[in-house]
Amino acid sequence: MKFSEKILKDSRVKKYYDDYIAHPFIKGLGSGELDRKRFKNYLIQDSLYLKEYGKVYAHVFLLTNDIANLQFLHTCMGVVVADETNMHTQYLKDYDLDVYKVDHMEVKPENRKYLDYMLSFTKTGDVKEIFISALACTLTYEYIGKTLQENFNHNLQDNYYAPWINAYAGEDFEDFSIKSFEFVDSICKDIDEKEEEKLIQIFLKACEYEMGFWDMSYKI
Ligand SMILES: Cc1ncc(C[n+]2csc(CCO)c2C)c(N)n1
Repeated sequence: MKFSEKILKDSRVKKYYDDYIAHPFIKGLGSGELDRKRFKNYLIQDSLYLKEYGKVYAHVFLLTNDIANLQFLHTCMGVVVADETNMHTQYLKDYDLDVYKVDHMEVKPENRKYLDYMLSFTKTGDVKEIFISALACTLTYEYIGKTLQENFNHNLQDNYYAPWINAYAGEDFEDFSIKSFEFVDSICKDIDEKEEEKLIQIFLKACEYEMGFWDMSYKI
């Protein structure tokens, strides 16, 4: 079995996925009833998050030598600083904000800790560790987007959060997730069980930080 399949089949990972769908912030995105103040809080913290998150991919870029993977990592950085950031820019307008105004705002501790966790692996210089620490971000959002689209499809047209949901549930994002998996399988093809478990632990820790991010966003 490919390592990427092992990650998705892991019962500890599935538990996190179930817990995200039950989270009040995520339920509120699906129903459209999430308080806009909480969403604004999320948008600000997430815009700050994206700036640093992009640097995690940049580190992997620096450590990569073959052209196919360099092209993929270039795409990764583009997805963060262009696609994701543009979606935030659209929503930020509703709060009379833009990414430049947000740039100097305070990064909350839960956000900072998650970023520092991912960035800590850039110091070890192990491409597998760095990339796996960033992978929960992509995979959990794909799962959340798709599940919300399935569960709330009947009334998404009137939902303020539909652009958010549709972005992560869409084909472009699915394609990006598949490419992320292919990259993981290419860098992890020769690892033993011990290393697999070490990397799954990193993935799980990032899942925990993702949960912390939802809690932080909900709590204002
Ligand atoms: C806290 C937090 N976690 C995950 C994402 C989702 N996300 C950020 S960049 C990117 C694309 C490349 O991985 C995705 C899916 C987010 N916005 N904020």
